Amino acid sequence: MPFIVSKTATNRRNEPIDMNGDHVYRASTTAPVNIAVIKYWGKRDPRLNLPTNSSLSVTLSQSDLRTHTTASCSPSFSPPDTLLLNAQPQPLSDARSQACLTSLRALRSALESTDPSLPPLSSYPLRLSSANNFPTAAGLASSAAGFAALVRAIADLYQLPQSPTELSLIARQGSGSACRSLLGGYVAWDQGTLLDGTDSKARLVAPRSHWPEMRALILVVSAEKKGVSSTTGMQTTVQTSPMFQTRATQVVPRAMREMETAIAGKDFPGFAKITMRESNSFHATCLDTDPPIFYLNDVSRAAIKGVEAVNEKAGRIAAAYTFDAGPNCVVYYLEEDGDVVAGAFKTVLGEKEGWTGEQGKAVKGAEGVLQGKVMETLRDGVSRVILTSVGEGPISVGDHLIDEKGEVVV
Ligand SMILES: Nc1ncnc2c1ncn2[C@@H]1O[C@H](COP(=O)(O)OP(=O)(O)OP(=O)(O)O)[C@@H](O)[C@H]1O
Ligand SMILES: C[C@@](O)(CCOP(=O)(O)OP(=O)(O)O)CC(=O)O
Repeated sequence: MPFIVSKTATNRRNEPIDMNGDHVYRASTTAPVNIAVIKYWGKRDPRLNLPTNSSLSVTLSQSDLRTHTTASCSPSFSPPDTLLLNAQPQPLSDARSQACLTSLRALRSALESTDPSLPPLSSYPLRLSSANNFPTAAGLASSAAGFAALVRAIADLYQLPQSPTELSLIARQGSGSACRSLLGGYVAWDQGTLLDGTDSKARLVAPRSHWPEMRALILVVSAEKKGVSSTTGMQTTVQTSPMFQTRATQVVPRAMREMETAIAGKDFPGFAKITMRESNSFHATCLDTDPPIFYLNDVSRAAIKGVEAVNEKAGRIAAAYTFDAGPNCVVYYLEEDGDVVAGAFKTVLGEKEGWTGEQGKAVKGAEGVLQGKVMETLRDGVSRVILTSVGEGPISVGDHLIDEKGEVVV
């Protein structure tokens, strides 16, 4: 089951409105980050957020990285709808947020028209509050977790019967990669062929339980807001990169097939080879864009060399690197290789934040794997590490960021 239904009294169906009519309805969720191993890069329809290729990601554990969102509504709230992100007002008037809110309201309104005893929540202003426990807009997929949480929390508030896959159609309109964060484990986003985008949605490739040993070590190179946003970058690539067509029509479809086979067979070397090749193909396409887009920097390249050194020392492929639209490196490996992979990085980066939790303490250092320039560049350029693993999809929680009076809890 992808999420647990909250048992809070404010989140039950057919709940009567208070006598004074100012009841505050609330629902809260946490949602995960996902890091793609087959990258989404290119839109065939920017308005509906339809991609030029399918993609596939690993959902990461919410024990380490998560967005927590509370959705509330009340007849006592004044319009317009509002969102606080990390306690700062965040616009909701943009087309993407509006697409999500309009779709969710339409589904609630359809429910209300079939059952007049339901309170007319679709007509009440929404008050949303959200918190990311990691840097926003710094290449750590905050938009994915953020829109997944927003959609899931409002769907719970509205008691919508739609499945996570159906809700992924809505989250996709907020941010493409968000559609994959509606599900846990190993998740594909099928590009679809229909013009209205109704077949462009998330699909479960395998649940977390199929291959729970997958681990991720994130080397946070820069927690700064990035230069070229994914949205702008991918549009420039579609318009100007001569390599782009081949990637979208040949390279990625083959990688998708191979990746699904690797995941089904729990074939880590296969998974790792495709992951690294795919990341390189995506960044090559960025470099092939006019003007070129550079997401990787010297520290990213040192991380690639570091992963190569780990694999050479192991005499097999024990680790895979991948980079999104930024310099941060995500290293995938299996639990059994924790000392071989994370240990090599811990020896060099042991002083950085991120090793003090139970997972970090359990890693034994591996001396001498990373040396010379690679070691120095990583030491200078990595600000912190995050140790995490494959995880579950959104979880409904009873811990609200908005109190029963509609006030934001700080
Ligand atoms: N918790 C949230 N709730 C709603 N919207 C959010 C939330 N977190 C982030 N966002 C939205 O996502 C935007 C950041 O998206 P952006 O793609 O620039 O960065 P990122 O997702 O962190 O990086 P990347 O997509 O490269 O991994 C924020 O400016 C905000 O609009
Ligand atoms: C490199 C990527 O992380 C790009 C993510 O792009 P976004 O989902 O952030 O883009 P928009 O749909 O414009 O919001 C690859 C991926 O996650 O698949």
